[in-house]
Amino acid sequence: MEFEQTRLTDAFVIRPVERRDERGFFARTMCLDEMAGAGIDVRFVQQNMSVSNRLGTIRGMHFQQAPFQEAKLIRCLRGAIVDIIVDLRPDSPSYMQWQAFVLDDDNRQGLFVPPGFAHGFQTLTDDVEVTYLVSAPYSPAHEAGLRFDDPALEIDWPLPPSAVSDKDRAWPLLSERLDPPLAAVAILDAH
Ligand SMILES: Cc1cn([C@H]2C[C@H](O)[C@@H](COP(=O)(O)OP(=O)(O)O[C@H]3O[C@@H](C)C(=O)[C@@H](O)[C@H]3O)O2)c(=O)[nH]c1=O
Repeated sequence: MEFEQTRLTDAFVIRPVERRDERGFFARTMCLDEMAGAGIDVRFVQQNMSVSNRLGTIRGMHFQQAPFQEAKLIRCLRGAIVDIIVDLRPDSPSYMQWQAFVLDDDNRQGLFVPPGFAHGFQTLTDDVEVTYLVSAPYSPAHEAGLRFDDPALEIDWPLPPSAVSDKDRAWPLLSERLDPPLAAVAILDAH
């Protein structure tokens, strides 16, 4: 696996190293030892998949509050997505910055997102399958989110949104929280 540090502290693009022969190829997509070698200390507890039918679908921006903050390792197995992450850690050099990554069934790359980030994606094709490992169990009481169209974030989604859940349309704007944008501190720690 090859690790490329992103602009956001502690977040990495992970590229599989293909071992090819006449059958095709073999590659690791997650290896705790190799990740530790790259400075990533994580233990995954759950693997999820989602299938999105339509191009333009947005899921996000999601995170879990303490003590259920979670790291994620995301891959797109069918179709293509633009994956967006936002660093919500107040002590991070990249606090409140976001970055976009194209993950698809051609580049096969993974994105490692540390705890304390919000995460979401938009599908760039119909019929998209995404899979991701997470490091904390799902806790509905600790679910939280940022609005995908929050003007304080100015996320540059590539397509008009074609499908968004009611839950994701209802997250409060940063300007509606107590002390924006530093309210992200409270967002992460509240529970
Ligand atoms: C995340 C999750 C959801 N669910 C349930 C809740 C709900 O009934 C149904 C669909 O959940 P959601 O609408 O939250 O699904 P979705 O919008 O796809 O949520 C996911 O979005 C991406 C961007 C992420 O980063 C993930 O961590 C996760 O939050 O599945 C579980 O049972 N277990 C889980 O681990």
